[in-house]
Formats: sequence, structure tokens, C-alpha cells
Amino acid sequence: MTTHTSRALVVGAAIVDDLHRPTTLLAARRTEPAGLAGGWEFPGGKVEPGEDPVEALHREIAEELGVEVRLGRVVEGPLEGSWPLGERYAMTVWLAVVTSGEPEPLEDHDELRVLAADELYAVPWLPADLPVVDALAALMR
Ligand SMILES: Nc1nc2c([nH]c(=O)n2[C@H]2C[C@H](O)[C@@H](COP(=O)(O)OP(=O)(O)OP(=O)(O)O)O2)c(=O)[nH]1
Repeated sequence: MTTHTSRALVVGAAIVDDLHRPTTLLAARRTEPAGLAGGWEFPGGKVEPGEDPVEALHREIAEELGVEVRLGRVVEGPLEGSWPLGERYAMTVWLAVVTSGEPEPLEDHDELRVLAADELYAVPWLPADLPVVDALAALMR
């Protein structure tokens, strides 16, 4: 059996307009690697050894988008709150709002889109992200 602890942890931000009543979601288009390029995802990345997951997320968001965020609640997935990404990774996703700066695709992405609730599926999400988008869609209803 594959367990949560056998997977490397990835952290992601569901950047919304309002932590309590979200009506929009930021999606980012990956540039690498070739197999994932062009797919849309949650900004974020791998937690480094010894790094706190929340600190890792703030670091990744600053590097990738050049902004500071405030985190809200975790978008609960099926693996101890996280979401499976294939066999090797599990991703914990937090709701987040931007508190400083304007998101730009500085690193790892070449385009950002702010999707309204009725456009959540307008971009080709990485396949593993679709269940997370479903959970966010339910939150926005
Ligand atoms: N960041 C992120 N990664 C995702 C998502 N969905 C998904 O399948 N992945 C996959 C892609 C990668 O295989 C893995 C996360 O790696 P990453 O490439 O974002 O991590 P990183 O920025 O720390 O990368 P690196 O330093 O190792 O290059 O999870 C998502 O929504 N956000």
C-alpha cells in the first residue's frame, strides 16, 4: 500500500480573492519539465528537507509569483488532508490571498490566469489537480 509518508510533500496555494467567500482562483501555466509544460497548476513546489511546509509555501510563492500571501484553511484531500500527485508526491493545498504585490509569472510559469467560478475548467489543469479544482468549485458554489 502506498502511504502518505512514502510520498514527498508538495505544497500549493489556491490563491483566491476572499478566504471566506472565494469567487476567483489563480491558475499558473507550467514551463517545465517537457512532460508537464503547458499544464495549469497551483503555484508551489516541493518542501525541502527540514523545511516547514508553510514556510516552504511562502518561499515558493515569493519565488514564483513575487508576492506575499496570507493563508487560510487547507483544502482537505483524501491522504491525511493532502492530494495524491501520481505515486511519488502528495500535495497539501491552502487557500491564500495576496497581501502584498501583484502576481507575475517570474519563475516556472509563463502565464497566470484569474479564473471566475464559472471558468474553473477553462484551462487544461495537470490531471492530478482536477480533484482539487473540484473541491474548490464546491467551495465556490
Ligand atoms: N507545484 C505544483 N506541482 C504540481 C501540481 N500538480 C502536480 O501534479 N504537480 C507535480 C509536478 C511536480 O512533479 C511536483 C512538484 O514539483 P515542482 O516542480 O512544482 O516543485 P519545485 O518547484 O520544488 O521543483 P524543483 O525545485 O524540484 O525543480 O508535483 C501543482 O498544482 N502544483
